Amino acid sequence: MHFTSAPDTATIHQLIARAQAYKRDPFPAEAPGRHRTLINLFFNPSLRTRLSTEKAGYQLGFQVITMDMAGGWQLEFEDGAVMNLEKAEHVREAAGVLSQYCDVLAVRSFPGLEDREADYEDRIITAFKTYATVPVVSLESAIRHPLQSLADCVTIAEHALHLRTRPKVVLTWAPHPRRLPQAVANSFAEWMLAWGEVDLVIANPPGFDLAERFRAGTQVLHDQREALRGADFVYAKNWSSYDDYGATAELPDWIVDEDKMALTNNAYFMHCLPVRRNVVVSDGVLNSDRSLVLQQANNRTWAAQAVLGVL
Ligand SMILES: NCCC[C@H](NC(=O)CCC(=O)O)C(=O)O
Ligand SMILES: NC(=O)OP(=O)(O)O
Repeated sequence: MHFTSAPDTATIHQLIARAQAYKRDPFPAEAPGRHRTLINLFFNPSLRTRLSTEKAGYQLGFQVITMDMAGGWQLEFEDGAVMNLEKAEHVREAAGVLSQYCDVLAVRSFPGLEDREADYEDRIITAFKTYATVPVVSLESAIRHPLQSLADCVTIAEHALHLRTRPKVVLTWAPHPRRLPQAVANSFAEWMLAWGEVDLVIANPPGFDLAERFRAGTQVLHDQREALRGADFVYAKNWSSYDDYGATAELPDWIVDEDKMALTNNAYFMHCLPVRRNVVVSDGVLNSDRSLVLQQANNRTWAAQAVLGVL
């Protein structure tokens, strides 16, 4: 059993309930990780995912080993490759070896944002699932970030209790100086839809629609102000274009600021972090008591425990 997308291990309601139980009681008496090893592999930087997953592993009783793959051999992922260039080791051997050292293998690997087909086949996480003989957990793959989305569901559940109607959640594109993956936005849309407890609206500029498979069933608006009207939760995130793959655009007007938040139903503000202040979101919004960014990061630990505890 792997955990790489929304419905992999249990229903979202079950996962949220388990995360909330760990939040109340982080150290289960039965310690599901006892005498087991968790290896975390990072092909890209991380602060939250690395530390919350390590913490979750320790609290469940796992031995935790984290490896920054910048310190390992460069891996080849293509089958049949003639490996006479810089890549020293094939994922077949690497995954096979790692499976003998651990009971759960967690992997972070961002997309290259050059070859859409390769990225959307999610080749790296798929190769680990194919060649590892232990459960594989996504710590953000080319196209999804499921532990983030689970933590986001927990955060919304915790703050939606007072609402009398289904919460309106707006996922809005926001400006950024770099080309970023679509993974966080894809996953967020996927989980909100699968969870079924909120009305999701996606706001993005023309040319930045998410892939059909992730936005299907969701209202997409190209007018940010119209989308934000009456929102209960505003989730900001930049992503590069799917249609003109990996392209970005300079649209500073898409920043989430106090003026935009005034259009909402006194909405909470959410972002997965790290966030560029006064580019993605204004200081005023991020510093306000409606900002949930630290609660989201906190919930990463309980989300990771909910998943690791049953693998
Ligand atoms: N893990 C959460 C987000 C990770 C990544 N963000 C970034 O790379 C931001 C880097 C910067 O701001 O330079 C993303 O968008 O998928
Ligand atoms: N939100 C998140 O995944 O943060 P890191 O990239 O720091 O792990």
